[in-house]
Amino acid sequence: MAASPSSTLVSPPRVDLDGEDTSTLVRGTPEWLRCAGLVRRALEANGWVAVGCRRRVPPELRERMLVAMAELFALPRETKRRTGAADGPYRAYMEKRDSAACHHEAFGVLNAAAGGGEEARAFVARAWPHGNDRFLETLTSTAGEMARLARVILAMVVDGYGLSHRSDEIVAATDTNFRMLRYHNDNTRTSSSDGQPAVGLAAHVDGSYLTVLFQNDVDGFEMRTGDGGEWARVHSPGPDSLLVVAGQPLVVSWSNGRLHAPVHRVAVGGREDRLSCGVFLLPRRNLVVDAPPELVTVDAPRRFRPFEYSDYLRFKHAGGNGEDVLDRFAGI
Ligand SMILES: O=C(O)CCC(=O)C(=O)O
Ligand SMILES: [Fe+2]
Repeated sequence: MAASPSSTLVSPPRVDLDGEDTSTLVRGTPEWLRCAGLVRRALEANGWVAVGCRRRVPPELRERMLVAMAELFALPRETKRRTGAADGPYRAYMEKRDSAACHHEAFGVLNAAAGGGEEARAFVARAWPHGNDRFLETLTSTAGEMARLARVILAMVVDGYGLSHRSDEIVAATDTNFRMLRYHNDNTRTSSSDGQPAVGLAAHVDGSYLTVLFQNDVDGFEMRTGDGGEWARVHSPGPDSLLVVAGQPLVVSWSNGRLHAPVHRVAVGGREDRLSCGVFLLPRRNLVVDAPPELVTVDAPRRFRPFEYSDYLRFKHAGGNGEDVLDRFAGI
């Protein structure tokens, strides 16, 4: 039987990070620790969670970012290609077709909002040589707020394992890649003529510590569930929440295999493009990714050998998008 687009709908568990209690995001308060526990448990169970963060990333800012992205993707192809800096995958512009029916394009800006937004400014200057202040402001605000949030969530995970004394050092040794994606279904159907789902981004696990995402109103994010490898379509967490997905370095280092990095993909049907953007929170390139002694016990022996993050990336980019990449690369 031909594969059909996934009909099962799943919703991520939700943790509200800007509820009534303003101490939610103050390190070490009971509310912080409560949220840290919820985030940790959600990432252990399924590797994903929706976080409510309307105050930090308000719907109005998201809307502006989506409009800005539409403007960026509408630039001529030659211009878009010019936006890529030549030093590695995180700053490249790429176009890719992972199935017959759908292709995607992606831009990456490394540490977009850091140090006064230097990288964002350089990116915008390559895209619009005469400048585009509105785009620049939207990019730095969105990437900056999402990067802050991603670091809050990483600190929560670390604190959630009782390692609060290490979280500042861990969070400081991270970079961010802000990615903007557009998926275009060339057939405007959910599946192509051979019955295969219109996969715009093939099944993969993330190589970040964690990824924080939002999208326009075109759904398409799918999670692989169960042992049989069935796909389930993720119900968009809505304008007040961002989707957080755990990646493999987090599984290794800050949980010693307790967390789960889920396999996911994007499949898009219909006429309208899917736009999404996200912050990929990355260990610094030369960081040694390893489980701390506190998480290695007789009952939970070390699961992975230590490795330099850049070596893992090289291995992954050479063809290891599947779930087994980590075990093949560093499993004990
Ligand atoms: O477009 C999306 O919503 C997901 C993108 C994604 O999974 C990725 O870039 O790793
Ligand atoms: Fe992903």
